[in-house]
Amino acid sequence: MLNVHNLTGGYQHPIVKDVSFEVKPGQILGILGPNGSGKSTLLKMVSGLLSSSQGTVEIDGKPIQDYRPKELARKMAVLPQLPPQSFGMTVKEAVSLGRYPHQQGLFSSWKTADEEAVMEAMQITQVVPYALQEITTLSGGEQQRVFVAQALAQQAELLLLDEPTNHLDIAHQKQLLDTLKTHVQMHQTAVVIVFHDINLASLYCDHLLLLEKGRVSAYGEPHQVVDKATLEDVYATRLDVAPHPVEPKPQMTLLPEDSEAAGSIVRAADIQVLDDVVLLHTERPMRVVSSAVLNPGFGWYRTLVNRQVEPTYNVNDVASEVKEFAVSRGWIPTETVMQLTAVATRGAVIREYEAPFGSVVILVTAGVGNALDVSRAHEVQTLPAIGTINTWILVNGHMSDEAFIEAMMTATEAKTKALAEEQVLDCRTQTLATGTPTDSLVVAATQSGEALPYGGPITELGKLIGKGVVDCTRQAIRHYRDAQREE
Ligand SMILES: Nc1ncnc2c1ncn2[C@@H]1O[C@H](COP(=O)(O)OP(=O)(O)OP(=O)(O)O)[C@@H](O)[C@H]1O
Repeated sequence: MLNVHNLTGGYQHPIVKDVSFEVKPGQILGILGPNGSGKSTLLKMVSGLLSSSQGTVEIDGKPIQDYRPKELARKMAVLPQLPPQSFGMTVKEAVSLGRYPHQQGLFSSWKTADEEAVMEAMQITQVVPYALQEITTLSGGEQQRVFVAQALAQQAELLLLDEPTNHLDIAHQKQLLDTLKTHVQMHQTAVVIVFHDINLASLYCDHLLLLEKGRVSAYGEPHQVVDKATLEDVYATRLDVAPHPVEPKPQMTLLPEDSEAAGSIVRAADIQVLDDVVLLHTERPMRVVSSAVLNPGFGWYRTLVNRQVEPTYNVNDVASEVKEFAVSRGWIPTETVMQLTAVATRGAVIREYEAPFGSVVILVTAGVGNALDVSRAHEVQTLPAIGTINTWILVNGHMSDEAFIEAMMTATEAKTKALAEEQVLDCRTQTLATGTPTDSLVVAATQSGEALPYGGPITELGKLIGKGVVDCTRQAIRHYRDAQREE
């Protein structure tokens, strides 16, 4: 639909240099780049507002300079970075201006189709309530939506939008881009949008073009452009790129310069063993990955809790119950990771292991009344007893994502080894148990000190986890068995 080849041009000096891209019907291209990199200049050249010194801009295979002005306006709608002031005009009148390319004489041939296009555009941008209000009485964000509506009302096959989400709050940014995306797919419109927000662009665009000093630095699908090294280079700032939690689109996060600040060291003595909880509070949040009931997955937390509940604990909404419990104890739920166990917290085994990189603290509470051979779990319909092995691995070091995941694998292998050493059997099959059906693991790191890229048994960290988890789990199983014998 839109083909741009080797476009060069600008003002007294060339600003845009040798830029090529294409946009097919139904696709959105996002243009990104630092301030002054030439995004708006490129959009002006594509729209024909600025002429180029070299290269071509073609719409449907025809150079834009070969289109008559009104014919071009029917093909292409433009939202400039600074829309013209519209003093004395109502919202509906301003949006109706978008129908100008479809009129024979000025407003003399207003048809049902024009009215419908204006109404649809006002609905998409949610400006219907202001239809009869004067534009200048609206807020900046509301005015911006009116100008987007004007461009949409034009019902052109190509939409060029310069920062359409400027001034909009997050809900209106999302609403505008969601509806724009649907509109674009329904009408097979080709769209070029200048963005400052890299994450919004990554979420909503099919392709991205990153400009650096007027030249193309990267061009492709979002995962090809939203790349740590590329963005750090072009924007000259520290940042990181991670996957969006729901969509397969990369998202960028800025890294403040003091993010490497030293954290305090976690010691075994910092863990409090109380009657119903094992508890650790840290001054600085730790990076945690866990299968806990409160705040599982990756996150940053200052309170770790292994909470003892009655063996009959059975609530419908565990997520709400554990949050309420946290609040009742004065812990902030968004800063707390909580595991549950029916095993006595007083039986917790806590040990500290020193290593050249720092140290690791390991905590285990174990109940094996419900021990299970995972290879025979498919044969079991009901769980005859409550029993859980909860493990904490607290690392004084700076772990990578890979190290966290390898640490979880190492800890799981070590737990299974401990059960074998203690000859724990699956009471249903009488085969060696590998765990219980509800085991839970927390790996937490201070993220200060030495970098720990890996956590497998070949590393110092993995070796400590292997030894520590076997030792602590065996001891915790013995505590559990002793307590059972006493009962
Ligand atoms: N009318 C003009 N006359 C001369 N130079 C201009 C004019 N408009 C822009 N420029 C220059 O062109 C360069 C690129 O500007 P442009 O507005 O295209 O950048 P941009 O990437 O859109 O920036 P921003 O992110 O700040 O909106 C800048 O150095 C700017 O000073």
